[in-house]
Amino acid sequence: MSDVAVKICGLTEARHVTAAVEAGARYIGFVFFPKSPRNVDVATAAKLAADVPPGVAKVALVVDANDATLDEIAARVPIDMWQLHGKESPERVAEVRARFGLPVMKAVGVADEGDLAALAAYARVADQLLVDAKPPKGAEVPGGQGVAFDWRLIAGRGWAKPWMLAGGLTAQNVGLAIGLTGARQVDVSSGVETAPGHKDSDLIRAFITAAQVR
Ligand SMILES: O=C(O)c1ccccc1N[C@@H]1O[C@H](COP(=O)(O)O)[C@@H](O)[C@H]1O
Repeated sequence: MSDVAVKICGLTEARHVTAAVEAGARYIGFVFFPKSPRNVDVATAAKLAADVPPGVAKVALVVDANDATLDEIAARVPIDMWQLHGKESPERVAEVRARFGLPVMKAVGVADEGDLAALAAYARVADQLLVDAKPPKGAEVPGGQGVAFDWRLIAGRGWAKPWMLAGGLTAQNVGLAIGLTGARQVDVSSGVETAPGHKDSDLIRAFITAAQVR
């Protein structure tokens, strides 16, 4: 059993939060982005968060959100971390960190070697990095698309901050992805769904087992 930490993102139902927690997820993600099929309102997220025990981090995923939106989430949902998944600048990352005193994970899309410089830049200001695939051109939702990138691009690389691998991961490929990249943390959304926004408890359990037992 390896100690790879798993984040299950885009949860919208209590039974799936329970399945993820019981299977050993270390992070639970709630998506606050109306265009996503996984969007939750603050009242729903607050209820779901109540089922998450201490020791499992509750992550609020937002996309280029303004202060008013962040203030409302932080006031009503007991979150432990922000996931900034839009085009937030390093300055905005620092601002969000300072405003709430919560750790910030910045998502960076990777498609080729040229995208790696951004990871080093964000590592100076974020608490964690999320190394994700770039969304398809013209996509309205910049993540959760089940798209993977060429993991060989980051093989043997490291950054000054802890990082998580994301993008198109499934129970079938997560072992290979971890083996190639050396990731110690992985994040999944569509790979544990039967259709966009429809999580499946068996798929959640299978993913966590596959990530941890290699
Ligand atoms: O999940 C979403 O709907 C979402 C919306 C907006 C930005 C990011 C989103 N999800 C994140 O995307 C990556 C990869 O997801 P997948 O496993 O390929 O479906 C992951 O970090 C999710 O947290």
